[in-house]
Amino acid sequence: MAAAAMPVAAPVLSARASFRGSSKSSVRRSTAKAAATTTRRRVATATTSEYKVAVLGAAGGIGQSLSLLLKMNPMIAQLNLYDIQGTPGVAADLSHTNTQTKVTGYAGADSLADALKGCDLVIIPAGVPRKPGMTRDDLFEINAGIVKTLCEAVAANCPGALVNIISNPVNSTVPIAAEVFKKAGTYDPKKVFGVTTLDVVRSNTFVAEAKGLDVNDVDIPVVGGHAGITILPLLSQSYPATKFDADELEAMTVRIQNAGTEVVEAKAGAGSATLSMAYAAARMAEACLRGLSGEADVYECSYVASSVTELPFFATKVRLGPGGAEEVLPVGDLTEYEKGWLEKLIPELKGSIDKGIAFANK
Ligand SMILES: NC(=O)c1ccc[n+]([C@@H]2O[C@H](COP(=O)([O-])OP(=O)(O)OC[C@H]3O[C@@H](n4cnc5c(N)ncnc54)[C@H](O)[C@@H]3O)[C@@H](O)[C@H]2O)c1
Ligand SMILES: O=C(O)C[C@H](O)C(=O)O
Repeated sequence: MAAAAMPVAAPVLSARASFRGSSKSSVRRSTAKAAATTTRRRVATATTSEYKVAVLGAAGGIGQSLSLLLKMNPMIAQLNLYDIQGTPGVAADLSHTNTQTKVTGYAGADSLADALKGCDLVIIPAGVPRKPGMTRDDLFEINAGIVKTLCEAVAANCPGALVNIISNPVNSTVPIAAEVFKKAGTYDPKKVFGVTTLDVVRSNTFVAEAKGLDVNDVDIPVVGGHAGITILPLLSQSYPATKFDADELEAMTVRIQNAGTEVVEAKAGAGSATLSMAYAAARMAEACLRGLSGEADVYECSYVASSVTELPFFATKVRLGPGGAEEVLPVGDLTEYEKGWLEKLIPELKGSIDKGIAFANK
């Protein structure tokens, strides 16, 4: 008896659809009301695999789950998995999944250049995660050097690639990456992204739960940076419009700011968010590739080079296109409550940015 055909396309496409962030309908609102946008599912438009993507730190907690999700993305023709160890096994395992993406493992510093050559998008989750009691800045000492070295290799081997930086402290590692690329003469501010998508994913989830909304239809812009009080969810710009009394607003804002710590404490020494981060990074990667492919009106919040505030880097919603972050949107109308948080976060974020720049130039 002939074997039944496997229904490959449907599950892959439905998985992809769930990553989708802000779309066309949201952007009309966005133009009308700065960064206030909504999330809408759309039918997948890309049917051909054309992109080459590298994950640096691919054998780690985020790296492995993220690589699985990327292996399911029909836009990715080739997935290169780099780590200091363990990637041949991860690649062999993933290569047995019946999706069209080809996957290759690269282990050890000698293979880094090969892993990067020809890549359109490089995603960096390499580095150590927090343990209970630590701040993200406590990771600086180890992760700053890792990100610097990896970005030097990106500059040498795929200088035109978009770079998605996940390694913490993102508030400092993104400025480090920018300085490395400046020194190499390859810096394009539109191509370096701090991945803050998890803050949006969390905000959408928590607000949908609290207000009994369909989580697929909720969109909360999150601005600032990615650590503690530098994470500023703009609940006044939530879609659909949602009312919070003063206590609810404070509790929701603080929960979103501390959500990473919530996971670190629940994991009790075994690391920080990996699965939700992989999900969020896959969503950001897909948005970057949709932008590269020329799809119109692709938006995500991201920590990028910015002139929205007096700081050189700041997270707001950005429009992704063939050149990367084609447009960095303003924060939009803020309430007095949000203005208060913005005032508090600016000096802290400035300190993290300055620290990253000083490290890269020492
Ligand atoms: N941006 C965010 O929202 C966000 C969310 C969660 C975690 N993170 C950060 O992501 C990073 C990784 O977290 P994780 O849970 O996957 O950690 P992990 O320890 O599970 O994995 C990290 C991986 O990086 C690899 N690595 C270390 N040095 C490397 C180098 N020089 N080159 C290549 N690979 C190297 C390790 O071998 C390991 O496989 C941490 O810094 C964490 O704080 C960021
Ligand atoms: O909290 C962490 O250390 C990891 C990450 O930044 C997160 O927000 O989950």
